[in-house]
Amino acid sequence: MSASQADSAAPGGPSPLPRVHWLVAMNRRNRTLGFALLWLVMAAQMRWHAASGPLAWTLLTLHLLVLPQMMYWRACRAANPRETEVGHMLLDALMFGLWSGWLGHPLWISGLTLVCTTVNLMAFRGPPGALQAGALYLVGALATGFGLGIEPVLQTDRTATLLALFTMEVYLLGFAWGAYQRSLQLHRTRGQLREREQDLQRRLDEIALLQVRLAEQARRDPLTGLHNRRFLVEHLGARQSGRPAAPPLGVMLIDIDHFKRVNDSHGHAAGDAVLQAVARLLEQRHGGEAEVVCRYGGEEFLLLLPYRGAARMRALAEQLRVEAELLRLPLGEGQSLIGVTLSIGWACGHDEPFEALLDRADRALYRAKQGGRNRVESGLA
Ligand SMILES: Nc1nc2c(ncn2[C@@H]2O[C@H](COP(=O)(O)OP(=O)(O)OP(=O)(O)O)[C@@H](O)[C@H]2O)c(=O)[nH]1
Repeated sequence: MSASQADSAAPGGPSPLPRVHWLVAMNRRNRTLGFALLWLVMAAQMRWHAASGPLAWTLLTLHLLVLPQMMYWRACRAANPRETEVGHMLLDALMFGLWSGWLGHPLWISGLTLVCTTVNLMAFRGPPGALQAGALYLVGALATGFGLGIEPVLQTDRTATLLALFTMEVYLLGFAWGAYQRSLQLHRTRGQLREREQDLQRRLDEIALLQVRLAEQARRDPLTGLHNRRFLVEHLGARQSGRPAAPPLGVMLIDIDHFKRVNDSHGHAAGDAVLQAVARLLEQRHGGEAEVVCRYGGEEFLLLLPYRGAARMRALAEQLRVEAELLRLPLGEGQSLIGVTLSIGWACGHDEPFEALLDRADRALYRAKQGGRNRVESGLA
């Protein structure tokens, strides 16, 4: 179990393990391998260094082999692992500056450590990061140089040089590998995002279509498929909007005669079939663009027609009445046929609001019923 996993284990039961920040994981890998190689590079150089005693060897080992693990442990627990790691990288720069100065600035070792630390910071903080790392490196290098009075030797041991070159190659390959992995991951993530976006768009389109269908359904009578009263109200509102006067209009109210008897004698299903047949007839005759056929109540229908004059309105109503009278609806296999009659009241006008026309048509319908049914009556103004 890693340090971070151990840290996350809640008392009394398992809890989801927090993921180690990718930068922390990458730095641990790079430091563990890179610093081990650097230990070899430094050790090769220190063999000839006059001041190399047990303390120097211990410090070198602690810095390059132990400190990377402590940094990882600390970064895993940090509230902001990325910033903590950047801090660690800056510390790396200072420490390598100190080592470089203490060793007398051997060129290959100084170059290697300076390049690695500044490139690291450049990748995570841009030019300011690289400048910071370079400055800290310089501070370390000068502090040991001037502080301890160490003369710059500049020469690098041959083995140390070869190891430094090898370390540089390993470091650069590791860095490039990390960048390659990140770009692959980015590519995959972009692909997934594109797919999700397309999926989302598909769902939005479906929802929009569903909304249109629902809105349409809410304006239709489910039994006959005709428009309902809600549609009529909206239609009249849209028709009237922006107009100072009421548009010329014809209104027809149509009621099936003695419909209750159909239900009572033949059953509710037969009643439904009659309603559907009458609706079909009205739709066939008045389903045009400028006309509205609407189920207005139980067995009552309303037609909204363009103004065509009283004579034409009467003729249209009469035609509907006759055609309905001729309808014969089979009740089922081998059973009798039902016939229906309609009572119709109509009204039309130029500057009259719909409500006034409806009222006249309603009174005309009442007269048609009173007059014996199967009749057409006009609601004269
Ligand atoms: N089958 C069926 N019946 C309906 C529906 N809506 C309303 N009704 C019936 O329609 C009948 C209307 O009856 P009434 O208002 O008495 O009218 P009527 O029998 O047609 O008599 P008049 O209009 O005076 O000729 C009632 O029995 C309602 O139950 C429906 O969707 N399906």
